[in-house]
Parts: sequence; C-alpha cells; structure tokens
Amino acid sequence: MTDRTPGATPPAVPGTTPVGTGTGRPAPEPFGARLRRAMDTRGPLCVGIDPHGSLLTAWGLDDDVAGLERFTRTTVEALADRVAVLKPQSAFFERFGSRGVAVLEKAVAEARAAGALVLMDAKRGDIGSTMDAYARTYLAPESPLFSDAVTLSPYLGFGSLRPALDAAAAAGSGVFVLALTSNPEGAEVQRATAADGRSLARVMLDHLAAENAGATPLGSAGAVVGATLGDVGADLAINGPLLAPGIGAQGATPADLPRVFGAAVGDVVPSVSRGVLRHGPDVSALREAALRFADEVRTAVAGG
Ligand SMILES: O=C(O)c1cc(=O)[nH]c(=O)n1[C@@H]1O[C@H](COP(=O)(O)O)[C@@H](O)[C@H]1O
Repeated sequence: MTDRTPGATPPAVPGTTPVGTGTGRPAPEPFGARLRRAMDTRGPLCVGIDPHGSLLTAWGLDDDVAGLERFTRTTVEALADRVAVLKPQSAFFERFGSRGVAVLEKAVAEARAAGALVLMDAKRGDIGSTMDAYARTYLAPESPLFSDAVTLSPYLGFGSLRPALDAAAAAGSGVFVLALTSNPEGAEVQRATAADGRSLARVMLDHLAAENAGATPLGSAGAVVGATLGDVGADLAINGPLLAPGIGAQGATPADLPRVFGAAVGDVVPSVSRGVLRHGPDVSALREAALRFADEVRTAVAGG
C-alpha cells in the first residue's frame, strides 16, 4: 500500500525515471559541503544578477538582448571569481525569449567555470510530474541550465517538490525553498496556520530540517528567509543554508542579520542584487561594492 503519511516519499511519477539516478558514477560532493567551503573561503555573500531595464539604461546600455548580454558578461567577469554565490534571476532573461535564455545559459557556464556557485532564481513549483520537468531543466547535469542550486516555491505542497529534491541530491546540487519571503505580502500565506497549528512557514522549515538531518557540514536543502523581516520569532536552524534576500534596495543591511536569524546566523547566505549592480558598469566599482557587503556580513556574523 502506498504510504500517505506526511513527509513520506511519494511514488515515482509514472512513466518517468528520477533524474540523475542509475548512472553508476560516484556520488558528487553535496551542494551543502561545497557551499560551506565557498562561504569560508570567499565570504558568505550571494550577488543577484537582476538585469532590470532601468539598470541597463543606467549602465548606458540599450534595454535589448545586446544590452542584456553586455550587462551579464560584465557582472560575471567582475564577480564570479570572488563571490561565493551568483544568483541570476531567470525572469529578467526570459523576458527576451529564447535569445535571453541563451544569455542565461552562457552566464551559468561561465560563472561556474570561474568558481562561483550558481543559484538559479526561478522560484519553480508545480505538481510532481511537471516538477520532474523543472528538475530536468535546472538539476540534471546534461541540461544547458544546470545549476548548483535553484529556488523553489512549496505552495503546491512540500511533497510536490520531491522530484527536484531527489534530482538535486543525485547531482550534488541544492534547493532553496521559500519559507518567509522578504516582501510584505508574503505573510498572508506564509504565516497562515496549518491544520496542525503550525504556521505554513514553520511547516516548510520543519520539512527542510528533516531533509537535512544528519548532513555535515551543512545540508543541501536551504530555506529563503528575508533579511527584511526583523525578529521572525522562529527557530531557523534547519542544518541547511538560509538565503537572506532583501539587503540593499529593499532596505535591510548586514547588521540586521543577527536579529533575524539568531543562533542560525552562521548558516546565512545574504543576497543583494541592485545594491551591488547599481555600481556598474565599472568592474572595479562592482567588485568593491561586493567586497564591502561581504566585509559587513563577516562583521555582523562575528557579532561585531
Ligand atoms: O528567492 C529570492 O531570491 C528572493 C526571495 C525573497 O523573499 N525576496 C527576494 O527579493 N528574492 C529575490 O532577490 C532579489 C532581490 O533583489 P534586490 O532587491 O535588487 O536586492 C530579486 O531577484 C528577488 O526576486
């Protein structure tokens, strides 16, 4: 009989083979271990690549595919050999159709080759059979968009993400699941109460903690928790990474991190997009801005 208990592994999607299984190759190093090393050596910072039309214009570029290509190439060149994580926001590339996605593919490959971990910000979430296709897009090593990690939305039920969780584990990649997002509208859903009395965010955090149980030095199933939220009154220790967007343009600063994350602050990957990108197109200015954020984060995490 099929196990229907919450958190049980759902049956395989009919007609599909789970992504990345049965290759006979040795298991790749898990994302959590790779991320911990990158955070230790490069500093715990994620810079988002968000090519807003207004930023392209501010950089003196046209808001077209050529501008997108130039903006992306400059950002990768400036940062991929020094920041721990680069997070391209897929929407800003998709808006140009297939030519924009081609720019994204190239950026992913070049950023990874330069040593950055690439977190694809796609915020995907769907029924399991479609989730399997998303897993093949971002988490299958043979895909042109294969990334070190991907952002996922769990609001079709955490269990619907299973194909992506399994594909990530098989590929040595990671996931970041939306728990408490940085935008004020998120509370309506994420702080709503589930049937058992927990908030929906708590339910997601508990699922992630279960995914990461026993992993060392850090699990590969991360949560997204906005740096903008103040004291969230929740234990955020999930033995996995905590992506903290909202620094810079949305008003949060690295100094806010200890208040939001408490004892889990050492597992936080703060994320900033416009706060760094607005310093372009000068490569040195982009680097200096990222370095400043990374230094401020280190100081905040160390309690200074
Ligand atoms: O998953 C994300 O990265 C994310 C989650 C969240 O709760 N809030 C949030 O702002 N983001 C993303 O983080 C980036 C924030 O950009 P800036 O506000 O320019 O730093 C955008 O790409 C958002 O889509």
